[in-house]
Amino acid sequence: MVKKIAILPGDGIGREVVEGAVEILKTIGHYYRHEFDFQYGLIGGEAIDQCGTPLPDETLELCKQSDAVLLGAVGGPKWDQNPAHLRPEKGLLNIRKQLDLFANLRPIQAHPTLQDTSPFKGEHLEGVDFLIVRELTGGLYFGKPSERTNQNGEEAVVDTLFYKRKDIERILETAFELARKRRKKVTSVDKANVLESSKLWREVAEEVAYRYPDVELEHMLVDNAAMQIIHKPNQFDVIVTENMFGDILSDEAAMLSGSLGMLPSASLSANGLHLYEPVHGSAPDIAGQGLANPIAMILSAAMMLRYSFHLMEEAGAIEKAVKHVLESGKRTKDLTNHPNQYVPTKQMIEEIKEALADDFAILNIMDCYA
Ligand SMILES: NC(=O)c1ccc[n+]([C@@H]2O[C@H](COP(=O)([O-])OP(=O)(O)OC[C@H]3O[C@@H](n4cnc5c(N)ncnc54)[C@H](O)[C@@H]3O)[C@@H](O)[C@H]2O)c1
Ligand SMILES: CC(C)[C@H](C(=O)O)[C@@H](O)C(=O)O
Ligand SMILES: [Mg+2]
Repeated sequence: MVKKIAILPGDGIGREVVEGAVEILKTIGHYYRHEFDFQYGLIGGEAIDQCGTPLPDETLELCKQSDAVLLGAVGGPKWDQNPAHLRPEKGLLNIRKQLDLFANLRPIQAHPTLQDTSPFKGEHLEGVDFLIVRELTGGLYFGKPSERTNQNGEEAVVDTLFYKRKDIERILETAFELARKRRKKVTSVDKANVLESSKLWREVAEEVAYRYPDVELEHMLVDNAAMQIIHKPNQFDVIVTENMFGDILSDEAAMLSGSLGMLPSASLSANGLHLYEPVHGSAPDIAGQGLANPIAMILSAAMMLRYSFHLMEEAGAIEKAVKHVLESGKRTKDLTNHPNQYVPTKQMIEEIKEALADDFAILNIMDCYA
């Protein structure tokens, strides 16, 4: 059956890395005989320029009629001074809300071969393999509309951190389900010593944990969690947390994997239509120069094969090809400290395609002798 994939490249390096993911998916389709139908849509700054809105109705419709969505990144200095409703990031927040993509999975794995650019070395990275489960459709990002006011002649602002109990419950359940398939430990990260929302979060975490007696629950305050991720990263299995804490902690944790350009993500809904995007943004500082690392986007495509299409072997083949290329010493600029020893984005994509072809050929030979 044809699998319909909505492709939303967005802005900056989003466009460069999305092309990499599409190339890799075409290669997978070729070897494993799957038909992928790629339909392109506008989002972010480009959509503002062409349609006057960061999330056109046609894009939303395209996504709803697809089996999965791949998104590059949005944003850039060109639109930084726009009013809030005409910011590229608004398109991203809207698509998450409209498709009810409440569970954002951000897997953190250390690659011992990538120590060049990581501040962490050797045994510090051993066994580092955890999953950040970030709530994605609530919290400060979606509270009452932000407000600039005037209090007794002084400029003032309000942002509101808002959660309903059922929204906290469903993200915690998701985390416990995922932990059950992993090492059975959930670290719930909050700021319960200050925030009312975190107090409710903690209560709900305890209630949900009661239903998962085989999974260990620990609570950790977010400031301590930020330190522990650096101090002893292999203590974590599943970290579950609210929207903004998850945003910040995942960029921090990205450095355990060598670069922000390595970190993929899956944004899951309850209705089966999921979106996949790298954790990084549009990186205006390197856009258009062939310096973007396409691996986060390509690994996001692998997550799509796994979570949306249940193509486990194919997803594994992509992850293995990426590993082989890294082991062979090929690096994009973010992954090396040697100023002249790196490959441009397009070549990295070619290397991964070649590694896929090689691995597939070996599999075929083994099949012949089986
Ligand atoms: N999901 C998204 O679309 C998303 C996520 C984060 C930021 N943004 C937007 O992107 C714009 C830039 O934000 P920022 O600079 O704070 O964050 P960013 O993630 O775009 O970049 C942060 C730093 O990491 C580097 N980097 C990021 N991805 C890389 C990759 N694949 N390969 C190599 N280096 C990479 C960049 O060059 C930059 O130095 C802003 O408009 C922001 O709102 C969008
Ligand atoms: C661009 C921004 C709104 C977004 C977020 O904070 O969710 C980004 O940082 C991310 O991590 O996807
Ligand atoms: Mg972020």
